Amino acid sequence: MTKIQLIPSLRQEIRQRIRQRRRQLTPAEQHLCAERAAERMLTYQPVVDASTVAVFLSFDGELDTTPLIRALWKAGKSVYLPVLHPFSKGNLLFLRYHQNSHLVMNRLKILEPELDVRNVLPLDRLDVLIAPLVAFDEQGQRLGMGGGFYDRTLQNWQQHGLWPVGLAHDCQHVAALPAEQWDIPLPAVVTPSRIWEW
Ligand SMILES: Nc1nc2c(c(=O)[nH]1)N(C=O)[C@@H](CNc1ccc(C(=O)N[C@@H](CCC(=O)O)C(=O)O)cc1)CN2
Ligand SMILES: Nc1ncnc2c1ncn2[C@@H]1O[C@H](COP(=O)(O)OP(=O)(O)OP(=O)(O)O)[C@@H](O)[C@H]1O
Repeated sequence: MTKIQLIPSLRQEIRQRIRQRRRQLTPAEQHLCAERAAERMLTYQPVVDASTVAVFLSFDGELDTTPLIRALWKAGKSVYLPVLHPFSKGNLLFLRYHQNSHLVMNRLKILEPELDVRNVLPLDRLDVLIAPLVAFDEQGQRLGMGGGFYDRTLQNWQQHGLWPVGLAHDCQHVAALPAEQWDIPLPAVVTPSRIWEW
């Protein structure tokens, strides 16, 4: 019983600390990091080979994906964004994102494309999923915002033939995260300064 209560609180503490750390980056640092990470992501082989790539729209000090999305469009990739599933709680849908897509604010205060089933891409047809995260560790374990959205999406990712890669600031790296049984480790994380691979 004690373990059930202690582990989540440690995860919560790490979440708060790292979220604060990334929010403290200056606009100039954020700008430079975003450019460098976009350049690096475009050289990452699974992305070079991909036709369909899911990204996310940044908030809360996350690495700004604006330059990355522009670069993906320019390279001719189809770009998708996560949308909170309207009925299936804790699940995400991935919708096509064009230059002129209509965006709406969701209940978690993140912009997402307006739901239109014609724009939904099944996971089986997604080549690369660029995942947001709050913290990642030496082994590729990932800690997110706490909704379990990406843990659910990444369940059995190998069977979908999709390749996940985290995107984060260098300051989001920690030595070790307390893992839960549902946590799905990432095979790679791109930061402004390097590509981590496991
Ligand atoms: N950019 C981005 N998009 C994403 C994610 C993410 O981590 N980053 N997600 C990754 O899973 C999903 C959203 N997950 C989230 C989970 C919890 C909270 C959250 O607790 N937000 C507020 C409180 C909510 C409120 O104001 O009602 C907070 O900042 O504390 C936000 C997003 C899907 N889209
Ligand atoms: N595959 C799953 N199936 C059902 N519930 C899950 C699954 N993965 C996670 N959950 C539930 O989601 C909740 C949040 O999980 P966790 O704190 O690990 O999220 P996170 O990794 O921080 O968030 P996210 O993946 O959205 O970025 C937990 O209570 C967990 O029970």
